[in-house]
Order: sequence, then C-alpha cells, then structure tokens
Amino acid sequence: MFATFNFEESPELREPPKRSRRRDRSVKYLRALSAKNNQERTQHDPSQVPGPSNSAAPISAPHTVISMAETVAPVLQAQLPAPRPGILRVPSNYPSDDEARPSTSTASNPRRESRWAVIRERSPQIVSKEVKFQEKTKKLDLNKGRMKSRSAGSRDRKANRSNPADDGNQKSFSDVVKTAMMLRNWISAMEHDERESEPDGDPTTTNAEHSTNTTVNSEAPLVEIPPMAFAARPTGWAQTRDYLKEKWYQLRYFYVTENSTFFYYWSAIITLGVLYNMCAMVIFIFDDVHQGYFWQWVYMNTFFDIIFLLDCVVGARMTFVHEGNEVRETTKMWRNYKRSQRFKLDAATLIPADLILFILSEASLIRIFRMIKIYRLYEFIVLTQRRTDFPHFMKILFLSTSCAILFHWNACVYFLFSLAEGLSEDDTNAFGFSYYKVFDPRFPTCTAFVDEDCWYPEDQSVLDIRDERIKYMQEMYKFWEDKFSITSLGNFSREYSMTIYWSSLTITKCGQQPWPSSSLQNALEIFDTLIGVLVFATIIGGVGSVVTQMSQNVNMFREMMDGIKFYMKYRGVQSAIQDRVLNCFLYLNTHNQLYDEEEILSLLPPRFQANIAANLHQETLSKVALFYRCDPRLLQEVVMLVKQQVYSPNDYLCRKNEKAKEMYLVKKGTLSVLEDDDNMRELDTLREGSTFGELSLVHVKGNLLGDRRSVSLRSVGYSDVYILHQDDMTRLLQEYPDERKRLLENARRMLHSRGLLETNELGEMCDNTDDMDDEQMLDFLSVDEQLNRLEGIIEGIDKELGQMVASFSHTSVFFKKRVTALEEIYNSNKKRIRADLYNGILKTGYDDKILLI
Ligand SMILES: Nc1ncnc2c1ncn2[C@@H]1O[C@@H]2COP(=O)(O)O[C@H]2[C@H]1O
Repeated sequence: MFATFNFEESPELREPPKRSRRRDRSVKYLRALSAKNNQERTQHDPSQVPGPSNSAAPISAPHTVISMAETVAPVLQAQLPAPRPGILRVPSNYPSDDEARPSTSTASNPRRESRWAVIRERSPQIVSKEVKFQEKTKKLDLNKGRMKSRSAGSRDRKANRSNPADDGNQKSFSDVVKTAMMLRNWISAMEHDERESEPDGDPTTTNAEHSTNTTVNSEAPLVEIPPMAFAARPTGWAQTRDYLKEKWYQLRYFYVTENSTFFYYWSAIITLGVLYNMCAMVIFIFDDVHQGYFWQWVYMNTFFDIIFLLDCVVGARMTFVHEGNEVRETTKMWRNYKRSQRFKLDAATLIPADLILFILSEASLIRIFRMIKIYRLYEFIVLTQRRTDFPHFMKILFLSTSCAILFHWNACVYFLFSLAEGLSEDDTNAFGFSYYKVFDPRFPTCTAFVDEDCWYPEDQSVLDIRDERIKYMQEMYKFWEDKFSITSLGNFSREYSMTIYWSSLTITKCGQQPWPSSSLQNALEIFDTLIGVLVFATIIGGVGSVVTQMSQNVNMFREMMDGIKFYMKYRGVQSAIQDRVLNCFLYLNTHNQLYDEEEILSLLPPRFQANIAANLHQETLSKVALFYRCDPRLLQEVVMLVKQQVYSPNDYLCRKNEKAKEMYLVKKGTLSVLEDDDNMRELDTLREGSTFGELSLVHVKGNLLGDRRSVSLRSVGYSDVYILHQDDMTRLLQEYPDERKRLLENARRMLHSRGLLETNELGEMCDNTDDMDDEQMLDFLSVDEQLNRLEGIIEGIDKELGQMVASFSHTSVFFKKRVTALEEIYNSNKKRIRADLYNGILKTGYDDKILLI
C-alpha cells in the first residue's frame, strides 16, 4: 500500500471545478483588458474611483458580481461592432436595461465611451480585432440580407419588414448581441465563482494570475473586497498545482508495509518474474527456441530486470519495527534495507551477467543469478497462505507448480546431457534422447463409426498373431497405409515432449525407462532418483497433510454425530426427539457453529475480544431502552457478557410466567411472540436485530409482573440468539453503582409507561431509587441479587486481604534483606564503628554504651 502523508484533504480537492484551460486563458485576457480599462477609467473619471472610505468598506458578494460584470462587459462590448442606429432590435424577452444593451449604453455613457477610446488607443490589437469583427459582421449581415431578400420575394407576408436586408442585418446583429450578453453573463458568473474560491487574502487574484492582477488591484481597485468575504478554495492552476504537489510528496515519501495489499500484489508480480526466469533460462538450450525467440527473450528479460530493480526501491521503502514502533522515515528505511540480507540478495540478483549473452548467446544459463530472487517467491507463498480463504487449495497449487518446474528443469538437464553424449539416430532403447523415439502424430482419415472400410477386418485375417506377428504387423501397416495423415511436428515439440516425459517418469519412478549403460548415465539416474525420493517425500507429505486437514473437520463431526446417535439409542430417546437433535446438529455443522466461540476467542488478547464483542453487539445494545444514557464503559463490558445460543424450529425461548432471568438479542431467524402457551395467539414476530426481555436484567421493586415473563417466545425456524444473563449483569453492576441506579430508573420508567409498576394514588411512581445509598438499595434487591452482591463483597474482601498479605510478605522480605545487609556492614566495619563511637564521632541517638559492650 502506498502510504501517504496525512495531507488534509480539502473538499475542493475532491471536487475540482469544471473549468477548461481555455476558459482560464480567456478570463486572464479579459481581466488584463479590464485592468487597463479600470486604470484608464480612474485616470479619466476620478469620480469612479472609490475613495479611501469606500475601499475600506466591506461589500457583499452580490455587489462584487455586478461590479465585475460591469468590468468585463465593456471589454466584450469593445470587441463588438459599433451599433448602427435604427438597426438594433432586441427581442421582447431580452433584458431591456442599459447594461443589457451595449450599443445604447455605450453611446449614452460618455464615460465609458472615453474609456473605450483609451483602450483602443492603447491596445491596437483590440482595435484591429474590432475592425475585423465589424467587417465580418457586415459581410454576415449582407449575406443574410441577400438570403432574406431572396426568400422575401416568395414570402412578402412579412409586411412590417420594408427592407429584407435590413431585417437580416438586424436579426444577425441581435444574435451577436445575444451571444455577447450570454458570454458576459457567463464570465461574470465565473468571476464570481472564482472570487468565492480564492485561496488567499486577495480574492480577485488566483495564484496563476497574480502578476497580471496585482497591478489592477494595487493601482485601481474597483471595489475593495474584504479578505474573508469568500472561502479560501484553490481553483484552476492553483488546484492542479496543489494536486501535483501532493502526488509528488506521496511518490517521494512512499512507504510499504509488509502486510499491505500493495506489497502482496507487488510480490505476485515479482513471483511471476521469478517463475518466468526459472522456465525461460533453461528452455533456451533448445535450438529452435533459441533461434526463433532470442530477441523476444532479451526484451522480456530486460522488462523483468527492471521489475526486479524496482523491487529494490520497494525494499528500500519497507517499514520495519524498531522498539515496538513502525519506522517510516525514508532514510531509516533505506539504512535498514542496506543492512538487511534482502539487500545482499537483491544486489546479487541484479548482477548483469547476461550481458555475456550478446557475445555468447547460447549461454542462457548465465541468468542463473536471477534465481536468487526465489526468496521472494517464498515470501509470496507465505503472504498468500496468510490471506487466502482456501489454504488447502493454495498449498496443492504451490506443490504442483514446484513439481512442474522441477520436471521442466530435469527435462532440460536430460536434453543437455543427451546433447553432450551425442544424439543416437535410430536406437529406441538408447538412454539419451533420440528423434527416433518420437514419432510424428498420425490421425486416421476415415471415421471408424461411419465408414465400414475403416475397420481392420480382423475376422477375415487368416494370420495368427502369436505365430506370425511380423506378417500381421505388415498386413496392418498395408491396411492403414492410405488411411491416415501425419502431422509433422517441429523439432522443439518432439524434443520437449520426449524429454519432459522422460523427466517426469524418472523423477516419479512411474515408468520403465531405458537402462543407463555408462557411468555418466548412471550418475544422472542416481541423481534423479535422489531428487525423486525427496520430491516424493515432500509432495506426499504435503498433500497428505492437506488431505488430513481437510478431512479433520469432517471426521470430527462424524465422530460427534456417531456419539450422539449412540447415546440417544442407548438411552432409548424418542425417535422424534432424536430427529430434532440430529437436525439441529446438522444445522450447526453446516453453519459452522459447532466451534466453541468462547474457546476461539480465548486465544485472543482481551483487548481484541472486547473489540470483536463490541463490533457484534454494541450497536444493538446501545439502542435498548434500558441502557438509555448509561456509561459507555458499562456497555463495553456488557457486550463481553453476551453468549450465543441456537434454537431449533418451534423451540421455546421462554414461556409466559416463567422466572425472567435473561435478555435476548436476535442475531438470525424469526421468533413468534405468543400471548399464551395454551391459546397460541401470535401477538407479534421478532426478527433479526430485535431485543427483548431487557427488564429481567434488573430487579425492580413494584414490578407488577414480579420478574415473570409477560409472553411466550417461540422460534419459527432455526434462530441464532445472543443471551445476556441477569447474574452476569448483577455482578457487573456492583462495579458501577451509579449505572445501576440509572438502569433501575430506566426500568422503572419503562414499566411505568406500560402500566406495570405500582403507583400511588396520584399515579406517580412509588419509589425513587436515585437518592438511595447502597444499604437502602439492598431492600430493593431480590434474594438472588443479594446473594450475588454478597458474593461480590466477599470476593472483594478476599482480594484485598490477598493484596495485604502479599504486600506484607514483600515488605518483610525487603526489611530482612536490609537488616542482613546492615549486619554485614557492621561486622566488616566493626572496629571503625566502635572507634568512632568511642571518640564520639559517630552518634546513633541511642545509648552508645550498649553498642560498645
Ligand atoms: N407484543 C409484544 N411484541 C413484541 N415483544 C414483546 C411483546 N410483549 C412482550 N414482548 C417482549 O417479550 C419479552 C418476554 O419476556 P419479558 O416479559 O421479560 O419481556 C418481554 C418483552 O420484552
């Protein structure tokens, strides 16, 4: 996993504004123009410049929008053709104010006219653009006018248009104005957006445009915008820059943890490289492969070498634990990598020995150095076994892969050996490889099932196979001579198929092979036999353990099932009950519930047990009315007390009027709430996530139900239920006296609201336990609760006494040691001490004469 610095991700980074670069540039350009325009305006029309008091006055966002619109619009207007009097006719739905009519507003506004004059004067490009634009518009208008005039002949029903050309001009120009207006509004809106999202104090400037706009803002601010008027939100280039910066930091300081998903997948890639090297480097001893794929091999080698190089970078960014802390500092990680075994192995892997291939291309085994990376393959196997849900399958997969690689290597060694010995031409019994041993495959050209002639007429044969075998073979050969085709294989296919066959049979000792007839052949055979024995021991052991593990659970279940069956038969249990028990047992097995959860959890440290329990029950329990506003620490302990129970179909969880001692949480299944066992009227159904019976956790004085169940509850199908016992709760509440009071209060309120609590005449609750001390509280406890409490108190006293005894014995040992040490000091310095005492140098505060005796 790539680690990152904990940059605070701002919302705008998550949602980049949809602005194109072109739009940015256009805004920049327009801004520059408007800046000049403003500058000129201030020079030509001092009344427009806000005075110090104005500039200081904060203004709200809408004002700014209008002012910016005013700023940008004239610039656009400057590029529009000068309106011809009498031509402009704005559609009825078009804005009719001055701002919306550039021509009229410009004409009627001498101030603006003077501004444009200055702009034209100072920006010749704009003037030339304007001229070009005017010319184009004129042409457009003329063309349109011509077209209109053509159509006007046939459609003179538009009598109000006396001059069709004028009409065309008028429409096209209004289109242009309309577009310009839209453009202006769009820019205004964008300006507004942008200002709203300015990152720093200057809300009219983005970082990228700073240099352009500084002049505008410093010299002739249109309106002073308070720095905090808009939220700081980088946009455009600033945002991209921030994003790139963040990515750069992430890349520069990335780190990898061993258990991260990134490292796992990266290891998978490295493993692929290792396997590739293992297969490729030996297969290039075959001539066909070498000649046909040498350069492809070189490219692939380079690719995987780069991957291995990158693995060194990853290795240098591996976190490690130092004094219990995970170290993620770049330099420390690098130093740790340099010191590690991994670094040495990685360095050895990357020895560029395969440069020799360019001189001696046959020496493909020179890449053997890359095999050092095999340790990463082992790491990958370990990581996979940690992560996978199918460990047995993975184990068998790894075993078979290693077998395949071993066979492959052995086949190549055998071929090399045969090459060294010299290939025999036509001896099928030769130990080494011979092309004669591998025939090209032959396929029948007739179909035996369809074609009658395709069957060899054995019944017509007069030859007895036992006596005239050779003749029989010749006859057969003649018969098939024209009834098959030969597919000729390349040399490599024949070589590899034969050698891998030899290799697998020799290693597994599964088939008879030609005898070795020389010392070298013997040596190879013995070597193979040794490897075969080792491999077999490993494979059989591995597969055996996998099979044992896989069948372990099945066997255990079978044993348990047999035991139960035997017991029930032996005791003569009714067959209906037997069926119920066995069905329930099967259900538990299929839902993986035969495991003892407590036993499994007990393997974990208490902290994790608490985490798991909280994850399973805390949310459900926090919604129970009884725990309303109770201390979260109490809830954290309550979740640890919850135990699981499975109920079969029609099992009763509790019956009406039974002593209530548990609270239930439904994890899975459906429960029926029955009014009574007798009439079986269903009041309600409870499903997953429901809780009930919570009032049985505390004993409430005045409970009209008297701690009895108000209804019966029956499981419809199989139900998984979590149970919280009253005893556990009472014991826990001894440590939380305040919470006990709160729970009692909640319980009383609940009972009261259901009309199940004794009330006084005014209908108020009889007792208030809030102000009670522990002594008074005892009166409200049931005998069971009192006993529990007593047990708790005795346990507490016991604990305290134990602590006191331990502390006493510790202190006495300490003092004994001290006295012994003092005695030793005194004995060794007896004379000096006596002399000092005698001379009055040492004063003990006691009667020194006693010591001097
Ligand atoms: N009509 C009902 N619908 C759902 N749950 C009920 C209904 N009546 C009672 N219960 C719950 O079922 C529980 C049975 O045991 P208790 O009487 O202790 O508390 C009961 C309530 O929590």
